[in-house]
Amino acid sequence: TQSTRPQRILSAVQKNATRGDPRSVIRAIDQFCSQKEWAMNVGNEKGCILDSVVSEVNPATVLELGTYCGYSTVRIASLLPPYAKFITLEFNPDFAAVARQVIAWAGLEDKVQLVEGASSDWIPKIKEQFGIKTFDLVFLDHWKEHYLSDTKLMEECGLLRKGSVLLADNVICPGAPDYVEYVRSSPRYKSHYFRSHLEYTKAEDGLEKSVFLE
Ligand SMILES: CCCNc1ncnc2c1ncn2[C@@H]1O[C@H](/C=C/CNC(=O)c2cc(-c3ccc(F)cc3)cc(O)c2O)[C@@H](O)[C@H]1O
Ligand SMILES: [Mg+2]
Repeated sequence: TQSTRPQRILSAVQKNATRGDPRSVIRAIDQFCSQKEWAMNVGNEKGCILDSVVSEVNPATVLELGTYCGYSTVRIASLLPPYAKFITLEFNPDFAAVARQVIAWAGLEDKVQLVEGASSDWIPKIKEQFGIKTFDLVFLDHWKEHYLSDTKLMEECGLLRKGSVLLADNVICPGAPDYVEYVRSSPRYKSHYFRSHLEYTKAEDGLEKSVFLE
């Protein structure tokens, strides 16, 4: 049977990256996706912005919405302090299976908890299931029409505290207009747009960093 794109990405990692070396895993995926097949990883240009925000926040608790193949999961996990708790939510079992193997190849399986399921189902259960009070950092990279509803759900579930940072991919392309309008107009957020390019292309895209104020 035909392989899927995520399976081909995993094969490229297993072929070209060194076990236990997260940077070589990131490089292998970026090389594959720029030379062979485009895929919706955050990519290296926006990935460097992601890295700088993770390093600046130095989070003890992180939530990622939309694991896909685990590219940004590996970038984030490789920068976390040893005590950090990192949960990534992925509701497609095939993508989750690939992501687990990519994360394991990078040697980061002990730093990340990949939870299979939908964000809307899991966000209300995170406090009790994982003993997490609030998130210092949330990376949004799942279905763009769910960015806003999931952000409001996180607010309602008390998962954000004064200073929590939301970092959202794809502000321009594909775009998340209702989310961007919300975080830029709400007095409860201080937002900043990091202009960049769509992964592996010359098209404009960027990340929106929003700090929760209350
Ligand atoms: C209940 C549904 C919402 N909750 C969810 N909970 C858990 N996982 C969820 C999820 N939604 C989606 N996912 C997963 O996130 C991933 C989805 C990501 C969606 N991303 C995009 O559409 C995207 C798309 C582009 C893109 C840009 C230009 C273009 F021409 C074509 C595509 C670029 C990106 O960087 C993107 O992130 C998948 O792995 C999916 O299974
Ligand atoms: Mg994205």
